[in-house]
Amino acid sequence: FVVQTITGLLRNYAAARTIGVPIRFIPISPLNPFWVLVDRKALSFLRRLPFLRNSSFARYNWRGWEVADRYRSHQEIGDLWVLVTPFKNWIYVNDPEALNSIFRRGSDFPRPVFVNGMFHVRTKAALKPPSILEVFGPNIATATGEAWKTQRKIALHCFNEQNNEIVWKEALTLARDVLSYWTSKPSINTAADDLRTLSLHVLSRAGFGKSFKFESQEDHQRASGDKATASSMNHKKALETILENCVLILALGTKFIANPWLPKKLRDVYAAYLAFRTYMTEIYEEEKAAYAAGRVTDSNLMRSMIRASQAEAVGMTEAEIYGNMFVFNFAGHDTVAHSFTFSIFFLAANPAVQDWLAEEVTRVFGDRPIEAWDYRADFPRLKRCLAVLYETLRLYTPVPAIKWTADKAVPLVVGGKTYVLPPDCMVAPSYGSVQTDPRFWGSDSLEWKPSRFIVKRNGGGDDGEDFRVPVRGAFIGWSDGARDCPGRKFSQVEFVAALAVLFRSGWRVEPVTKPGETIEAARRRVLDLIENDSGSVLLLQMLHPERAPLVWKRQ
Ligand code: HEM
Repeated sequence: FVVQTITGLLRNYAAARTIGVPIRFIPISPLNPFWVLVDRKALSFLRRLPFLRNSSFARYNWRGWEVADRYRSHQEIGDLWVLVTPFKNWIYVNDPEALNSIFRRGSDFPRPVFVNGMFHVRTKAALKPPSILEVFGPNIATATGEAWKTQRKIALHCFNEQNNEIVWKEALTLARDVLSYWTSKPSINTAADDLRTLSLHVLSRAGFGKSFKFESQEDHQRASGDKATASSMNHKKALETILENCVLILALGTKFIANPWLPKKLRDVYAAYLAFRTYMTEIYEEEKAAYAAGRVTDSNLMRSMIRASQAEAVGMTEAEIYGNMFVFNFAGHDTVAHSFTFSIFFLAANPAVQDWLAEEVTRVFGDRPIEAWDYRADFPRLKRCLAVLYETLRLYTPVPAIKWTADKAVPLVVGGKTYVLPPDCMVAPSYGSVQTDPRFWGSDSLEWKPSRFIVKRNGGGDDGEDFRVPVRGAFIGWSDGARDCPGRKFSQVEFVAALAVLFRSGWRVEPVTKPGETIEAARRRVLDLIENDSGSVLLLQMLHPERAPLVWKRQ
């Protein structure tokens, strides 16, 4: 291990030097799965040693340092620098034009598909993704080359306006139920779980055409005592179980969880896997028959994907359709839920922003009942609601968009100078930095301030306000270019619809104060919780939102 580390560092240092930019070293690869498990704890101890306190090891050798560091390293070192590690070189870029170029040049900077969330697997042939992400079949997130192109084309066709309309309607209904549950309680410490349920149920409706009524955590726990088998489990429970246990399935693989001697929880997950696969097969056969008979069906993602695959000369295979449905659910579940949780806590700490938001919701909907809210007419007018999502993603992007130089050296212009990046380097656009750099966001760049995304207009429009589109490359919350997030609009519609419902009828959210604590101090405590108790699990998230219970009060 030691020999491998030293030779790796020397090899990578030699490559890094050819770029001609500042270099920092860390002795343990950020892709080392064992280190990932202990890094924070180990470093909190090691930082006490005087000779390590100010070292690159203490500063950069833990998962999530980018978020804590924000733009500071770039300010100190420059817009381009290299972190040499024993496995790969990580090139950090903080120049919007250069970032834009990286995202546009998909073949020069492909996605390193061998990195998947926290399951960083080092494969011999680096290009081959770990098959565990393909639990239900090959998919857009792990595919490369022609296979990816075909899947991507069909996927984009499915994330269409008809589907967004479904997302809108479902999010409105679910958010109304969530609000009525939250406002029936003297305080809630389940906001994150409830928002996860909301996101999961929207996916179920827009993905598969199945609506579920919102269930609080109490209802959920009551229901989960029942014994599950593949034949007794309905698709609702199966989908819930799978999405809630994605990480477990990815980590252990379906072959392993098929073992009958495993604990009940794992047997239930396997039963869910079987039930869900059977369910997808049924829809597949049904939709194929509907297509052949010329019958029009619902525009949910699964049905659209089957239809598009039938219509295209080169469509997706059955396995690819199942694989993609799984990945859409996987990619669209916690991303939205975590962003929503951050937003609700930011709002609880910022009452003025809630008033500002409610003003827009009242202006757009007046007294119209939720049933009359119209996606096509109303969604584009909810710019402040959208600004809340952008502002949250700016500071707390759940997924970093990491690229790679693969097998060739590639030129990159940064600040007017051309650098040649060696092969096999990770190119981390350092989302924590470009999205907070005061040069692009002003001196208050570290503050959560959604109004920065709104620009006043002279005349025109119903409200004299426009959404301020960020400088290209300075905001990469949904990534950009060929391999950006196909669920961008889906997530925007879901978030905006739900947020509008929460603030439509005079309700405001605030932290529950502790004995002797003022409300101002409680708000500061919430901001502190966001800043100091967030971290990367699979995605970047608030680690213990339940530690700050919230209360909804009518104004
Ligand atoms: C706030 C919510 C969301 C955020 C911040 C987000 C962010 C991202 C980012 C940054 C990527 C690129 C990752 C990379 O380059 O490695 C990505 C890819 C992807 N996202 Fe999202 N996403 C969100 C919601 C969704 C939703 C709702 C869906 C589907 C329903 C979805 C489906 C996907 C898929 C399938 C990919 C892979 C695309 C490809 O490889 O071509 N995302 N997302």
